[in-house]
Amino acid sequence: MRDVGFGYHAGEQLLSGMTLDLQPGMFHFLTGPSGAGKTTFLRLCYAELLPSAGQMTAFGQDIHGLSRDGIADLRRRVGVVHQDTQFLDHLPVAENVALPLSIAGENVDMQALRDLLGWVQLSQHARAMPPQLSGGERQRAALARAVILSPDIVLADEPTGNLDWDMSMRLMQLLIELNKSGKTILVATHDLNLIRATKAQVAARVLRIAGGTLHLAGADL
Ligand SMILES: Nc1ncnc2c1ncn2[C@@H]1O[C@H](COP(=O)(O)OP(=O)(O)OP(=O)(O)O)[C@@H](O)[C@H]1O
Repeated sequence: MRDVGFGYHAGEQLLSGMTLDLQPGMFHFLTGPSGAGKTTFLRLCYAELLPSAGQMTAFGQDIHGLSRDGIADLRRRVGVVHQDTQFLDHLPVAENVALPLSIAGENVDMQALRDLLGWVQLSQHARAMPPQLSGGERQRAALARAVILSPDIVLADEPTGNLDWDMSMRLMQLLIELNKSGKTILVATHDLNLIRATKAQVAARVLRIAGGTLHLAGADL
């Protein structure tokens, strides 16, 4: 993005002058005070919102010039773990996780789905309904759903928000594994301890939104 700005209301800029290249294969954190615009920034990254100023390209293409198919393709390449995990409560966990495949009109490879549920340690809960899951299990199911289409980039919005430390680190471990397998990761969090603990294991770039714009945070975090 080059000099990108965005406002929810005409004439008002919530974010402005944001310039960033998300580095392929890199682990990124996005931090900043509550209400600073972290979720808004992530929504810009998967083209749920379009910038009101500046230039934004994704996978070499200008976001503004993308057709509906182009936007669909972009969203396929970007897996998102939303702040509110948003499951369909009447469908079992396995079907919720597989939903992006069904929406994309693709067949579900049952073995691959089992493997994915095993990876997030939810094999025992495949037939459970989402309301029966703990907070940590919900976040791991949301992560499985975010990666089922094998995206290049994974965005996670406060994925450890309601989790205790052990559960938070367990989730971060999965994100670190994804990063080591080559995926670009961007995690929004206000938890500086989580950032420090992760940086002890993987090289990570820390971005900060404050004062309505994006900064590269100091190396001392
Ligand atoms: N759909 C919307 N319409 C209008 N204003 C909005 C909308 N969504 C968010 N905002 C406002 O934009 C600002 C930034 O919100 P955002 O959710 O991006 O912040 P955040 O940094 O993710 O906050 P938190 O850490 O509390 O989740 C807030 O003042 C919020 O009230």
